[in-house]
Amino acid sequence: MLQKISHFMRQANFIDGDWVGADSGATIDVVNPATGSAIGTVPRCGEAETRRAIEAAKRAFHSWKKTSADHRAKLLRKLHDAIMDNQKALAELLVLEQGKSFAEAKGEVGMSAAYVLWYAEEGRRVYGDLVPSPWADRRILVTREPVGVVGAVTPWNFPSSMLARKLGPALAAGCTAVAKPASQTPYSGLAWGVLCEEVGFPNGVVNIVTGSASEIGDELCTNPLVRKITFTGSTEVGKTLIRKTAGTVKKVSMELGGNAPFLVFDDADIDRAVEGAVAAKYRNSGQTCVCTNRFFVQAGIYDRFVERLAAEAEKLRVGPGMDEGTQQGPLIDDNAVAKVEELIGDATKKGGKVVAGGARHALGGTFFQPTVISDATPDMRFMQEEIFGPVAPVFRFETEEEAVSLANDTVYGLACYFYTGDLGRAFRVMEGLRYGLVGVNEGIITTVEAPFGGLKESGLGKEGGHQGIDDYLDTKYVCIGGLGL
Ligand SMILES: NC(=O)C1=CN([C@@H]2O[C@H](COP(=O)(O)OP(=O)(O)OC[C@H]3O[C@@H](n4cnc5c(N)ncnc54)[C@H](OP(=O)(O)O)[C@@H]3O)[C@@H](O)[C@H]2O)C=CC1
Ligand SMILES: O=C(O)[C@H](O)CS(=O)(=O)O
Repeated sequence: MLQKISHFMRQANFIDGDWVGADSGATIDVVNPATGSAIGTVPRCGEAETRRAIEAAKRAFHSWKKTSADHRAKLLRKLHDAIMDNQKALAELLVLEQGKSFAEAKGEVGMSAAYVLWYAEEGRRVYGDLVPSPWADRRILVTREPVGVVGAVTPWNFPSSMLARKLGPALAAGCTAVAKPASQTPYSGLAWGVLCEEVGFPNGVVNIVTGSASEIGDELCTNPLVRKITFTGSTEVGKTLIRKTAGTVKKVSMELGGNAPFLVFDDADIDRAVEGAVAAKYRNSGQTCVCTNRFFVQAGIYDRFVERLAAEAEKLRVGPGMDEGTQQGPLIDDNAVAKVEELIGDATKKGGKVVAGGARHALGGTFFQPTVISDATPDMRFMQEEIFGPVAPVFRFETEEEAVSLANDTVYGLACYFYTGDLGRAFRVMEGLRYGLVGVNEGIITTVEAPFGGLKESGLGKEGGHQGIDDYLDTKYVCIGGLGL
């Protein structure tokens, strides 16, 4: 049934099928990044509420794990349909709290539904093995079982789809969950509580708590009833969670920070490269972990590429997400703007030239001009630091070896992109780059069918693809004797 945004905007937490406030009554203000005005509040929950949510998830797990994969798939398909029926209202809620353009918000909600549908089916293909036994009188089985209660922590930049690619496989596998959305964008996460309740998931299967990140996080990481933590966010916080889960040896999936290189070789199709560059850089105003952080362009095509990219950047429509035609919304907050300004200042001090944008937008607030900086050099901070904003530094290179070496010179290893018309070069570079995701002549590559996840300090585990459900399953070996065979 079609609902309005107010139906999904819950100022309460969803625990064991009930909508509740914090024990203390404390709340957190939620702000519209496009205007700086308050949208509403959510409960400031902590350790005690989180513990109750974990205990509810544990109780629910005993029966949820016994449902058939087909039964779980039917519920997940109903959830998919409910999301798509309400795509407009859910996208409006996403724009309100996160600021992205309505077009991108609709895309994110659609991606959320796609993850749910994908895992509805993947859950029905969790196969085991009947292994040829080395003993004539025994039989060997290998089964895969849901890990149990899952703790999920998600970021503000994709508050719906990041939750979808955790809850989708978790529920399909037979796990139950306690999810903590980012405090800056809690409503899209709480909307999952509304949807799951209305679709008919049993009480306690899905719980959504908001509040003190450290208190909720500590309880999720240390409570022995939680058997897995799945996190999307900064590498710094990811390392904290890995340390804290060590005490109870939980499974962890980590989707962390990135520092994506984008290589353009002299033999590239420049029109295609510029189109891919704009998409890979300015999506969500540059606030994605797979956004290009460093452009490396070969000397023969450098000047033309910089000129074309600058021209395209200056065409981008900056404005509030619900305004017709908006392509670039505001940054999430003042800290994000300050970081971007710091990195631009560092680059210009070291010889970088601003050839497009470079300053706060005339709209004020946290709106920022899509920016291009030429003559970037490896001593500049954004060579190693994630920008997480609409700034495109363009470095020059001479040889293929130099480009691959520069691209790999980072602790991160999430996404990378390169453009070439030479098939041999494509294989050499694809095999030389140390990244989990590679776009060859493509700037937007995320899809539910493919495993998303980084190497090195960009994370552990995969989300999406058939791989994405593996981390929610334990493998059990069974040896059966006494059969009188
Ligand atoms: N690899 C990937 O797929 C993605 C990676 N990222 C990365 O995330 C960063 C930006 O997102 P951002 O939300 O700022 O990242 P943060 O890591 O700051 O926050 C992510 C989530 O972690 C929570 N959190 C913060 N501290 C703790 C803690 N001590 N214990 C438990 N939870 C905690 C936050 O809660 P609260 O909001 O209450 O502080 C939020 O829900 C960038 O580095 C980006 O690259 C983002 C998206 C995708
Ligand atoms: O949060 C992110 O940055 C997402 O992982 C990017 S994507 O999955 O939408 O490409």
